[in-house]
Amino acid sequence: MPPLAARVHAPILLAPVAPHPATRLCASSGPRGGVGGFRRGALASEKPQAVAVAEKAGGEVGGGEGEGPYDAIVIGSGIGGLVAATQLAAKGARVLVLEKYLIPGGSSGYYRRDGFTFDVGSSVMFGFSDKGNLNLITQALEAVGRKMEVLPDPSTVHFHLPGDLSVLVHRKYEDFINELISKFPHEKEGILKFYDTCWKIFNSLNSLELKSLEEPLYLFGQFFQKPLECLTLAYYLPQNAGDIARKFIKDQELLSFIDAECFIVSTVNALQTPMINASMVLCDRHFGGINYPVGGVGGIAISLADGLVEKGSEIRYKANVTNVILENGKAVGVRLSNGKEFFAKTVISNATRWDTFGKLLKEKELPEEEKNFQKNYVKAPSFLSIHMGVKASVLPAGTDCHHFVLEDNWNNLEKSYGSIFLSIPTVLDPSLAPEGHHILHVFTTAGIEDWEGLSRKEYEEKKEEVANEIIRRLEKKLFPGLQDSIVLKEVGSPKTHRRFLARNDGTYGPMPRGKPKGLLAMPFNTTSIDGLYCVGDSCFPGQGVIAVAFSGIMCAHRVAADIGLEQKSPVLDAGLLGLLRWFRTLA
Ligand SMILES: NC(=O)c1ccc[n+]([C@@H]2O[C@H](COP(=O)([O-])OP(=O)(O)OC[C@H]3O[C@@H](n4cnc5c(N)ncnc54)[C@H](O)[C@@H]3O)[C@@H](O)[C@H]2O)c1
Ligand SMILES: CC(C)=CCC/C(C)=C/C=C/C(C)=C/C=C/C(C)=C/C=C/C=C(C)/C=C/C=C(C)/C=C/C=C(\C)CCC=C(C)C
Repeated sequence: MPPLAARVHAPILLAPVAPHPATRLCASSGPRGGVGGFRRGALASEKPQAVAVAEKAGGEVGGGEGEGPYDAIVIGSGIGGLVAATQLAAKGARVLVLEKYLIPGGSSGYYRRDGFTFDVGSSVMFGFSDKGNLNLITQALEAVGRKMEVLPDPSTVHFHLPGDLSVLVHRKYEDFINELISKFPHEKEGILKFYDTCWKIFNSLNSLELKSLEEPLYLFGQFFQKPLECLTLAYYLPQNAGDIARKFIKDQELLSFIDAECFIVSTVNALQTPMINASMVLCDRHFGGINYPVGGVGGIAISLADGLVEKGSEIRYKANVTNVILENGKAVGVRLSNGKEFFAKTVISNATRWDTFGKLLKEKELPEEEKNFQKNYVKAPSFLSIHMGVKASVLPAGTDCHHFVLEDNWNNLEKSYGSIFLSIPTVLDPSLAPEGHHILHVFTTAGIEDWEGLSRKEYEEKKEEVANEIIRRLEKKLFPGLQDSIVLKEVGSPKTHRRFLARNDGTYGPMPRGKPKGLLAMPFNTTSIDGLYCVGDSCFPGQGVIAVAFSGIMCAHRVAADIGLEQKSPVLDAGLLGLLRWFRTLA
C-alpha cells in the first residue's frame, strides 16, 4: 500500500473545479461513466439552460447590461436570493441576479474533486417533501417548473452525547418519541407535553398559506380564515424553546438533550432558540421527513437558476456587487467591482445584513433599525469543515447518514470545536463518490479570530492539526481506522467560508446576543432604505435552508406588491410596517 501521506491531498481551499464547475457538474462523466453527480436527478436529461447560456457568454450568464431597468436586482444567489428571484420571475417580474462566485447556491452550493461531489454546507434538507404547506423547497422549485428526485432519509440525526447517551431521531415520530421516553422514562409526561406543543405550533404553521408577514392584506386575510392558528403563532412568536421545555421537564440531562436538538439548527441552546423555529424543525423532520436530492444539494440551486432563466430572467456570475446605488435616498441600482452599473425598481440583498449595511452601503450611517438588529444579534461563529473521501469499508453496515457528537461534557456544546457535525450523504446517494467510497462531511463551530494573523505555513499547519484532532475524536467515538481510510481530505477554515461565501467573518448567520424574545426582534425583508430589501438568514426567521427559502417567499411577495404585481394598500402598509417596527423595538 502506498504511504498514506502520498494519498491524502494537501488541504486546499474550497472551490469548485475550474474553469466552469457548473458545466462540469452537469455534463462531465462521473466516476462510473454516468453524467456527473446529477445523472439520476432532475438535471440528468438536459443541460441546464443557465449553464448553457453561461458557456456562450464565456462563463457569465445573462446579458441585459445597458437595457431598461429591471423590476428587481438580487445581490447573491444563495437559496434566499434564488427563491426571492424565482418567485418574482414566476409572478411576471424581470429579475437580474448578480452572483460574486462561479456557480449559484452560496452555502448550499457544491464542489467536485476526483469523482466526489461535495455539498458545501448542510446535507440535511427540511421542507423537501411532497405534502403540506411547509415544503418550501419543493414549492420554490415547482414555481419555476422544476422537480427533483429525492431520497428519503430514514432518520434525521444520530446523537452521540455525554454519558454515552445515544438517541436516533427516527423519521417516524412514534419511533423517535418511544426511543426518547425509553431513555428518560420518569419524564414521559414532560416529553409528550413538550413535543405536543411543538406539534400544535407546527400544525398552525402548516395550515397557513405562507406569504409576507409584512403585507397587511394577506396577513389580515389569514387571521380572518384561520384565527385560532394565527393567534397560536402570535402567542408563541416571542417565546423560546428552552422556557417551554422547562415548564414540563425537570431532568437536567433531558433539558441538555433539548439544547442539543436546538443547537444543531440554531447554533445556540434551547433558551435562545425561538419556539416557532424549534417547532418547525422538530416536527417537519417527521411530517415531511428529511429528503436528500439525488445528485447532491447543489442541484437545488442549479435547478432554481435554470428555472429563473427559463422564466425570462437573468443570472450573471463573477459579478461582485460593491455598492448599492442610492438616488434621493432610494435604492435604484448596484455597481460591480469592475465599475458596471445596473438599475432596477428594487434591489434585494442576499448578502448578510452586516455586509449589506457595512459594505454595500458603506457611506451611509447605520440606520436605527439596523442598530437595533445589531443590538439584539451578533454574528454566529463560522465553521471548520472537513470534506473527506474515505474507503467504504471503514463504515459499519447500517451507518446512519447524519451524526452529532459531543463526547464528555455538556458544557462544551456551544464552545468552538466542542461538538462535531457529521454527514455521510453517500449513505443515501452512492453516486456522489467513486465505487467503494463514501463522503464524510465534518464540521464544527470555529471563530474567525483563531485563524487571523497567521503566515501561510502556520495557517496550513493549523488547519491540518485541528482537522486531525477532529478526525481522531471521530475515530475514537464512531469509526475505528478512520484516519487510515482517508483517500481525499480538504479542510476549510472560517477564512475559507468568508472568502468563498462572501459572508462577513464567515458567519453561519445571526445569533441572539442574549436571551431573545423569540422571533420578535428579527427583521423581515423591508429596510429603512426605500427600494432596498434584504433576504436570507439575517432576516426572519433566521438560519437554515428552509428558513431562507421562507424569507425569499416573503420578500418576493412584499416586492411584488410594491411594484404592482400583487395587491397592496398603502394606508394599511404604513400602519402594519410601523407596528412591526415598534414590536421589534420591544424585543
Ligand atoms: N454547514 C451548513 O450546514 C451550512 C453552512 C453555512 C450555511 N448554511 C445554510 O445556508 C443559509 C444561508 O443562505 P442564504 O441564502 O442566506 O445565503 P448564502 O450565504 O448561502 O448565499 C449568499 C450568496 O450571495 C453571494 N454574495 C454575497 N455578497 C455578494 C456581493 N456583494 N455580490 C455578489 N454576490 C454576493 C455569495 O457569493 C453567496 O452565493 C444559512 O442560514 C444556513 O442555514 C448551512
Ligand atoms: C406578524 C405578527 C407580529 C404576528 C402574526 C402571527 C403570525 C400569523 C405569525 C406567523 C408566523 C409564521 C408564518 C412563521 C413561520 C416560520 C417559519 C417557516 C420558520 C422556519 C424555520 C426554520 C428553521 C429555523 C430551520 C433551520 C434549519 C437549520 C438551521 C438546519 C441546519 C441543519 C444542519 C446544520 C445540519 C445538522 C447536521 C448534522 C447533525 C450532521
